[in-house]
Amino acid sequence: MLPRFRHGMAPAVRISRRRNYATASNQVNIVEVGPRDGLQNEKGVIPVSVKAELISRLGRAGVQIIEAGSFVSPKWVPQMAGTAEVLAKAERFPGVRYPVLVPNQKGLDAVTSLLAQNPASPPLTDEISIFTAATDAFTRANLNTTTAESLERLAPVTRAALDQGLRVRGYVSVVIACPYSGPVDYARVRDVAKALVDMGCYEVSLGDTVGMGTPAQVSEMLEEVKKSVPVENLAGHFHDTYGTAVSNVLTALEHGIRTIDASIGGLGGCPYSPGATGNVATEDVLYALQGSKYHVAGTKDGTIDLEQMVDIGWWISEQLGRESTSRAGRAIRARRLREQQKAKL
Ligand SMILES: CC(C)(COP(=O)([O-])OP(=O)([O-])OC[C@H]1O[C@@H](n2cnc3c(N)ncnc32)[C@H](O)[C@@H]1OP(=O)([O-])[O-])[C@@H](O)C(=O)NCCC(=O)NCCSC(=O)C[C@@](C)(O)CC(=O)[O-]
Repeated sequence: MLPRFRHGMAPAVRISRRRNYATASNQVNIVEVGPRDGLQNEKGVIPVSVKAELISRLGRAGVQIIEAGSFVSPKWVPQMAGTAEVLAKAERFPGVRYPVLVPNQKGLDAVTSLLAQNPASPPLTDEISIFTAATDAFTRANLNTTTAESLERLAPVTRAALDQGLRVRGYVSVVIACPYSGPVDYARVRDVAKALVDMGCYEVSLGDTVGMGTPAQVSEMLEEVKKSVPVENLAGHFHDTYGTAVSNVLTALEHGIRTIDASIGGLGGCPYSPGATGNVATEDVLYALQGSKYHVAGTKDGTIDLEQMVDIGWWISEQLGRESTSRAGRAIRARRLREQQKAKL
């Protein structure tokens, strides 16, 4: 049995904090997770200046929600150790939000003290993301506890965050398959997602952490979750290990989901999901939605600039000593090179 929560806030406050950002019916919000999910699994040390520059460039390209890092144990995820410095150093843009991942009270305390030390307006961050998983095996690997215990631990953290005016987003990992225990029971995904919403999360991001979900599986999973959680409170988070991530994004949109997590250059992966590749590349989502009934929201002329994102994808990949894995990013760059060569002739 998973615990049930009531966060007991005054209705007026609850409505504003639970606000979902997809206002127009076909407006799609991108949560850019590159600086967090994208970089957390990197082996080499990435300087704070590079992480901050990545966030600044994403802001310049029109990205309006940038997950900036994590306040987790540096023993568990060393790459996220400098998040406070990164947040303080990154260039900030009006209307852009910078959520950070928090696993426990210690993580929230770190956010609270960062905000107290940097009384900027707007604040360095106004949102935390908490996370758990649909299986005990994955939750043990990622949080050193069971799913039910993680929810028990996260409830007071969420209450404390809401009480200090922070928004709280939730993640459920391994919504299709678990690297440790195999196929996942979608009723369990539904119950964990509902527990997070009942706790006070304004949105729950459903993670195909392993990246092996097919559109048919994603569809079946969403049908189950929607029985208990309104689709306005759901987001999609698809890794691209088997090349189905863009299709899964489109499937989620057809189900009414309007917030999609994506990672610049297709960076990333959870350190506790062996063999999984990065998130769906933000460039690939932007390209796939061009000319469709969906409009991607952003701060650059109302959207996100695909050409600029392609440059950022290549820039950060080069910083990491590799090439961008975004299919659209590679194709657009190859097209540009062909055009440059033609212009020289
Ligand atoms: C939750 C714990 C800490 C439990 O880990 P634990 O070892 O049970 O915790 P503990 O309370 O015994 O603490 C161990 C040490 O960590 C310290 N510590 C404890 N908490 C913090 C903190 N917040 N910030 C900094 N330090 C902390 C604590 O002070 C102590 O230090 P020591 O006394 O040994 O020197 C650990 O399991 C952890 O940090 N896990 C995070 C793992 C993680 O970040 N995973 C990746 C993110 S999730 C993800 O990628 C999936 C997602 C969201 O993208 C969606 C998807 O794709 O599915």
